[in-house]
Amino acid sequence: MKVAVLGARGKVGREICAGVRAAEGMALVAELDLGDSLDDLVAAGAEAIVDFTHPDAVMANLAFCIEHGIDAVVGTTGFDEERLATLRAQLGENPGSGVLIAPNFSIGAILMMRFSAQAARYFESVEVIELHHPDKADAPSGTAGRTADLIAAARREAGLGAPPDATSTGIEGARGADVDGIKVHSLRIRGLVAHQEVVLGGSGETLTIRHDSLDRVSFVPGVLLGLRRIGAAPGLTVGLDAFLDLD
Ligand SMILES: NC(=O)C1=CN([C@@H]2O[C@H](COP(=O)(O)OP(=O)(O)OC[C@H]3O[C@@H](n4cnc5c(N)ncnc54)[C@H](OP(=O)(O)O)[C@@H]3O)[C@@H](O)[C@H]2O)C=CC1
Ligand SMILES: O=C(O)C1=N[C@H](C(=O)O)C[C@H](O)C1
Repeated sequence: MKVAVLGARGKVGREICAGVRAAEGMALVAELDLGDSLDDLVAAGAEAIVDFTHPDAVMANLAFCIEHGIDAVVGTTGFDEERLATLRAQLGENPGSGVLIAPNFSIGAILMMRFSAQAARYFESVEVIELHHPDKADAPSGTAGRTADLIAAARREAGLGAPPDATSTGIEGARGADVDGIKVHSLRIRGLVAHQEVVLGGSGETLTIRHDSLDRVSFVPGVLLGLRRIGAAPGLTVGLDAFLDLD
């Protein structure tokens, strides 16, 4: 499989390039970064791309790939329902491509999200704390947004209302961001990579579910799995769970 990496000089892109070079059955045919032309993908004969660029850049990259029948495995964050709808429409007009959007490619983070959704129905309180390096462009993280959505859906299904919170006065922002009714707190700390805690609480007990990406190599196996599976998955896939046998 001929693979190109977009964002190849970035923190994650560098690790993905190394992973693709070492992977059996894959050839790294192009390494693009800011300022390079997307036409290089066609010239290199890329069959699939991996995108770890920037939320402001990724939609144009994907429009080009979909138009040219190139599959895409996307780690870049910033996908809301409006962006996903745009991609579905573009893929509907060009059914030759597959696009996988995954807010987190590490297996530990995927399990952390799943365990959090499983636990959510049993606890009155729940909040999400995500901790990242201070060079991160977006807050809250894509992973935290997805976790909050999954927890909110599980609580709705279980008939739970809003988590209890008597706060009526104080400094704006002190209680974090509201994502689908779930509080999310974003820390930006030099020395960290990517970490998240989900803190749940009920009568006389708490449960904390924590995941730590200590090194960006944690994202590589998931991306390689996505590349191996995307050719047989036309259209839009959200979350690497779709390609994992977790049940
Ligand atoms: N899904 C997942 O598992 C993970 C997702 N991410 C996400 O991936 C994205 C990248 O993260 P990270 O590697 O830390 O960021 P970096 O800033 O280290 O890397 C991004 C790279 O992309 C380059 N770039 C920017 N715009 C373009 C463009 N239009 N075309 C090609 N290259 C471009 C940047 O260049 P320059 O520096 O010159 O601007 C930079 O080299 C973020 O959205 C992050 O949240 C990160 C880790 C895991
Ligand atoms: O920017 C990062 O570093 C990360 N971004 C992704 C996110 O926003 O969830 C995945 C991981 O948390 C690392």
